[in-house]
Amino acid sequence: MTAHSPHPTAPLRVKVCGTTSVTDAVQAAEAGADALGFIFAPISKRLVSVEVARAASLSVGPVVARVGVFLNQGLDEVLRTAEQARMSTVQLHGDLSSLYVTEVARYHPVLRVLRPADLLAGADALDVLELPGVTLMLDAPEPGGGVPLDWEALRSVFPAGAWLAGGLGPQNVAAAIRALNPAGVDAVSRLESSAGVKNHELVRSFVWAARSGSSSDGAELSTGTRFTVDNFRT
Ligand SMILES: O=C(O)c1ccccc1NCC(=O)[C@H](O)[C@H](O)COP(=O)(O)O
Repeated sequence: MTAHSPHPTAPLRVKVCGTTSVTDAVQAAEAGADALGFIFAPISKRLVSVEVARAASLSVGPVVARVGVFLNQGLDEVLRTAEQARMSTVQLHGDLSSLYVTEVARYHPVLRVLRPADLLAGADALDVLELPGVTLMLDAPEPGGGVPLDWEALRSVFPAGAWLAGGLGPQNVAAAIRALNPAGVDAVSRLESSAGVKNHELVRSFVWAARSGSSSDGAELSTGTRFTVDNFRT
């Protein structure tokens, strides 16, 4: 479904979203996160300023991806904010035209967030996934809501190379990976002590559980092929 040809042995990518401080950014990077999300959608409880996001972005070294998260915001605002905050990737939520996504993808790798209903209905929004540099992230209808998707219902339609979000945390991420074999996983609500404030222990546990395929229930991750796309700029 994506234009990329994922390498079968590429490792799972782990994104920790809703970063609101330099401390949380550095801690998540040290815990082994591949990508940090910075939410610039004004409705979010995890809204971060450009200044803090920029300082955090510059503090995590040359490899960790910094993902600017936007919801139905103007194109100029998205591109300007991503540039000023030194984001390496842009994550797009909302009802957006193909033209809009195409335009953002001219400047940044894009995580295009869609809902299960879009996937199951074969919505027009899926067209942009053919563009180079655009990767699907499947998420719950309410982003940042902490509600898991019905993984079993998605098994037959979840595309190779797609990322998974929605209510993931240390307890359930291994089971989600077993069910759908995503290229990347992303979480926020279940990694916080309060909205916008990371619980560092939960962040460490989440990264560990995703990488090891184990959770506190002792379940093991199967060693089957995992597909991914690796289109982050640093
Ligand atoms: O988290 C938010 O507050 C948010 C608000 C508006 C747009 C996007 C938002 N979050 C985007 C993310 O990438 C979250 O990590 C993703 O939706 C999963 O959230 P959760 O179910 O809480 O783990």
